[in-house]
Amino acid sequence: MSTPPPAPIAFLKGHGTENDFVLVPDPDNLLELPAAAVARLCDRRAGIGADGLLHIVRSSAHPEARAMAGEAEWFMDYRNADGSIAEMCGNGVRVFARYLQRAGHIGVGDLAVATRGGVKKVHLVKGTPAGEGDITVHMGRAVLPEETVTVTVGERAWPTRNVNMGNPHAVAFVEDLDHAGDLSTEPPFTPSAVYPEGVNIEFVVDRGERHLALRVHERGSGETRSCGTGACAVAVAAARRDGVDPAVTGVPVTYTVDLPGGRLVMTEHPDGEVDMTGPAVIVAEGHIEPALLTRSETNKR
Ligand SMILES: N[C@@H](CCC[C@H](N)C(=O)O)C(=O)O
Repeated sequence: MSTPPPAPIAFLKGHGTENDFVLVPDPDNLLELPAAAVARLCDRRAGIGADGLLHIVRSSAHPEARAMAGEAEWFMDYRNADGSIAEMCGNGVRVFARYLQRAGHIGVGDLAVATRGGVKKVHLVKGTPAGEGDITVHMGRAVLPEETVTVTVGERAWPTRNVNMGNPHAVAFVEDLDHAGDLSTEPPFTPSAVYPEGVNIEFVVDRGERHLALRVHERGSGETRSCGTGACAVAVAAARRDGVDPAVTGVPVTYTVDLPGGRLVMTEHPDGEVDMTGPAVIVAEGHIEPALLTRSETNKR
């Protein structure tokens, strides 16, 4: 009797301001998802294609999230397109919540999601399960480390303001977004020892009062069309630059940030909490051939 072939694995595809993700629901954490398998799934030619992968697991079933299970039923096990692990993904959390709503695990209202960057509270307004209605994520407090780095593109160099939103960001205010050049590879930064594991780098211009635009190189994914934690980092950096740090003024401040893939709105409160609001859409669902997760051979020459 021959062994039946392994069952296909369900996936969905979604995006938040065109930061796109493969979603893999695996409530009991039964799937093996090594970095190479994630990179194959995120490959835009040989796989499904995405900036990152959202492995959707019950917190109680994942060793990195078990301690948060009392607070948050679901864990966002986030991976970058190259298979590396990241602590947080702002656009990913909204898409993750949209999936839970679509799958009937939650309704409208508030939800807590466990991430490697801590538990994030998410607020869903009434909308369609596929994607209407913005989602607000309480992203927590930014940490602003003392050290800065200098980012270089060609002849130009900018000192950055470093902001940690659970994951690391280096924010450079520039005159023109074209000055960021080709962001498919990480622009060099010094001293490199500040970020031995790499950093997300945002290039930012002003568009008006409390209105910014950015391009981003994401650690582990290259240039993406949006980065939620990046937009939060940029809003926090701009509030210090503009002298409207809410911890000092006692007044919340809101920045609108335009990204190549859409718009996000961030409010920082006097207690340091940052809220991010934006869309989240599910666009497709299907099945992964199990061989894609285990295949090791390549016919590339
Ligand atoms: N696109 C994300 C950030 C994903 C993680 C990042 N590349 C990292 O390695 O820290 C977002 O929307 O925040």
